[in-house]
Amino acid sequence: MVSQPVIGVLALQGDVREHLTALRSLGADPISVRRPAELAACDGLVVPGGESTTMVKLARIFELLEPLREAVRGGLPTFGTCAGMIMLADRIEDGAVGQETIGGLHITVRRNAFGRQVDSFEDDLEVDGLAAPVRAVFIRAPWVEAVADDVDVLARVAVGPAAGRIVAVRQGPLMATSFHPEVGSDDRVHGMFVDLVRSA
Ligand SMILES: NC(=O)CC[C@H](N)C(=O)O
Repeated sequence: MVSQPVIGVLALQGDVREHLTALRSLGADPISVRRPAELAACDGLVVPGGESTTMVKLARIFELLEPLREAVRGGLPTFGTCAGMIMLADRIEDGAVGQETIGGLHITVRRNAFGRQVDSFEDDLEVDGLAAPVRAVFIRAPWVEAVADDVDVLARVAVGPAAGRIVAVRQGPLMATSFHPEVGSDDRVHGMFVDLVRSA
């Protein structure tokens, strides 16, 4: 067990700094990842929110896409939030034409699933493993359309037209949320991931 694990945040695009701050406050040693050598130094990785189509293009340009795929396949604990959830998904509905992902998480995500009417919203979510609900912030978020048998559902939307939709999952060392746990001061979801990295 590594007590101060090195946790990378993929820093090609998106809200990197908020994740670095949350991870640091939980006692991890966070680093920005833009190169394969930085990725290789990580005990765990966060793929942040942002724009998945841009992020995957930049990952190719920075020659990180294949190393990321190998790392995830090789069991690197990885946590994707929002666009990061899309990046980890094996399949995308409503993706851009030919949109690639890192993959590894046996789910189908629907991109921009909540639609224009509710581009962004907040919900108090019961998350499996946490005692009290999480105030979850959704920003042009995906939801999980389908999961394989080896994927645990950690949270579903509680109310409104999307009630019942899956918005947090775990599969072995992989975790993903549709929402942005790095927004605000509640670091319990990051805490779940840091625990996962520590126990890996
Ligand atoms: N906040 C986000 O990460 C939005 C994700 C974005 N809609 C995408 O498709 O990548």
